[in-house]
Amino acid sequence: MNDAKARILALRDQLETYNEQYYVADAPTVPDAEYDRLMRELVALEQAHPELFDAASPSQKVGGAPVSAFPEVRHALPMLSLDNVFSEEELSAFEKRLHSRLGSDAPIEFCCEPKLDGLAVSLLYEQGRLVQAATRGDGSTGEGITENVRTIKAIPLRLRGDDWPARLEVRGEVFMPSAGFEQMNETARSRGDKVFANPRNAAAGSLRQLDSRVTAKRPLAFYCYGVGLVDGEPLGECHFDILQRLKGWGLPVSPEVRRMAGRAGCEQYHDDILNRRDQLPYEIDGVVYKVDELALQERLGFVARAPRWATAHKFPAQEELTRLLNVEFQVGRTGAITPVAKLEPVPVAGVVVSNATLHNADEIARLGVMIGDTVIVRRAGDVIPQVAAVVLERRPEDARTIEFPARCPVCDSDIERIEGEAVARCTGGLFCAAQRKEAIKHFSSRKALDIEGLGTKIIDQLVALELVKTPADLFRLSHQDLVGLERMGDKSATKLLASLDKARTTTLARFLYALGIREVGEATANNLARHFLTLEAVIGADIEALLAVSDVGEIVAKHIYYFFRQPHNLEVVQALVDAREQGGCGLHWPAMEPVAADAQPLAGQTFVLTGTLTQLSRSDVKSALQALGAKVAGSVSAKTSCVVAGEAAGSKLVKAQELGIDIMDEDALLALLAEHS
Ligand SMILES: NC(=O)c1ccc[n+]([C@@H]2O[C@H](COP(=O)([O-])OP(=O)(O)OC[C@H]3O[C@@H](n4cnc5c(N)ncnc54)[C@H](O)[C@@H]3O)[C@@H](O)[C@H]2O)c1
Ligand SMILES: [Zn+2]
Repeated sequence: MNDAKARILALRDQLETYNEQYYVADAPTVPDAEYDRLMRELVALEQAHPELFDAASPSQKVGGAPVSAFPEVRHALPMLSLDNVFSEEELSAFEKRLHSRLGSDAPIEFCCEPKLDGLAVSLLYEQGRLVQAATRGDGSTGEGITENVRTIKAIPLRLRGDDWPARLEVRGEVFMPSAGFEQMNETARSRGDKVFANPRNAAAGSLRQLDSRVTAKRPLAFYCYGVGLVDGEPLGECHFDILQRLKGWGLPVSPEVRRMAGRAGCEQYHDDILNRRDQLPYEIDGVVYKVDELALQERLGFVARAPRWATAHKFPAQEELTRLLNVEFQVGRTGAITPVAKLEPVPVAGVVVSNATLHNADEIARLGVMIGDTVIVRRAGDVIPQVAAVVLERRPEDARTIEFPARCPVCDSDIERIEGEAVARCTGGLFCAAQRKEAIKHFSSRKALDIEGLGTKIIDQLVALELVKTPADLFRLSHQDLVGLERMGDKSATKLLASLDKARTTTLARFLYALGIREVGEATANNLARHFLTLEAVIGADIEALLAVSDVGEIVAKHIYYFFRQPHNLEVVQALVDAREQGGCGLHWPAMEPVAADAQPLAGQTFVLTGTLTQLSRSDVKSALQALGAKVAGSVSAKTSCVVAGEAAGSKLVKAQELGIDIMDEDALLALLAEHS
């Protein structure tokens, strides 16, 4: 057997396997670009060796065999594929072939359409009603998926008007718009369910469901791009006009369809759509040019798997194969640790990609990816490139497991991953260089230390010039440091120093809030201060002690606990509160008195707030009740002492009535608060 023959047989075999995975299982293992390369190689070899022709070669066939779970539907006219061109030269050759077959150089009009990336369906309307829907299948026999298609809102069950033929077969593409796809995957990811690799697979997988209730929940859309068998008179003389008639009957047609003249017109259309590719609400893998006049289409005819009168002009692929060289861990501005794939550079959709996100540890586990693997990288729209899948059959022997670090690569603090949360985070918020800017902005914000005159632009400069690395450095700034900054005159520098000085006198609650511990908002900071009275006590508290504070749950307790276990955070806190004579920043606050029992008249009681309060904000009421020793809970139970029902109170009020719990309106609440003030 010679080399060419061996290669042809190997390619046919390989492509057959890929077809099965793609068309039958809706689960391709290689990107389309790889499939297309192999197919082109096969076609070229078969052309060079006509003696090896085989009608059963994948190059001669359409799609894949229909699955027996669905009823068979025979297509009255075969549903074919499309030939494709990848460059201007190939487009020019396509036009030349048309001219020579038609025996004329007269310019040809084309109907230009986006090439939607979904799957082809045939819709049969009888007397204007949808009676049958089928997939393309192998081109001559498809799968009956009528019930599923009925759930797609874009597809009319009845046609508008009355001038439609008694029997009309419409063809078009079912696809999943990008937003719906991203959202569906996001939900699946958060539940640990299966994630689809791309919108095409998602559309195919959703449509070929045995239970149409599943299909109904999927965000599928549809555009039609042609007709099959039609009773009676043809619907028009040109393809473009036929699409307009379909539109008139309520069938969706892409608003991007245009009639253009000659190759130049096609190129113009191609460039325009390619420029806008990322802004379109759905994915396309190219554009399609169809000879517009039906009489010319008929003269041109078909080859085995595609019409001669149309071609797809493919766009640069959005998925490519490359190798995962390494994984680095990036620390975001709020401490989130993101694994970033370092890839062998590869062009994807027109841009060389060498980094891609791996999201988080769950995603790495879901992909089962290892360093050294061949992976499919996907770059679509404005979304950052992602590793979509691993080509397991190409895993090298020396592939390495990806180790998630235990310490922050930037500041060496512990990495914390709270149960039930996908994201791992650096706990060195006060010190970590990656989180510096955010930490300082939060520290100086109004509800924290309220440092007037320290705006975002100034913080950016202070951080960039490394004048400030932690909040403690703010208090070490000199007049000279400040006047060197952009937009900072002598006067504003003096003012800023004065407001820094003023900020030295604060409260324990504000100070705790200013530290920027995850999920410790104003209310929690208040509760911590009131409960522990001193900073030392908060720092020393273990998880159990923290859980005793009102409104502090397991997760918040852990965030606080880990925060104060990081030596670097503690260094900064210490520097902030050390006396100035000892080189510290000298932050201080009035000592807190333990609240006497009689100052807590509501101790031991649990309140629930429901409905709209008109005179006080919910958070003010909450703080006021807490100050009197009450707990404020989110739901009504037998343990609830009293429900405060504002306007339009709903189910919580009903429940309180059922349980016979005391109910108080807003006026009564105000009276209660006034009594104890
Ligand atoms: N990754 C894999 O393993 C794998 C396997 C098989 C096929 N594939 C991909 O599928 C392609 C071949 O599939 P194909 O035979 O469906 O051909 P195709 O997708 O290249 O073109 C034909 C199809 O385009 C669609 N289409 C979208 N817009 C259209 C429009 N305006 N007018 C007409 N048709 C339109 C129709 O569904 C039609 O059936 C390959 O090029 C490859 O990219 C990939
Ligand atoms: Zn860090």
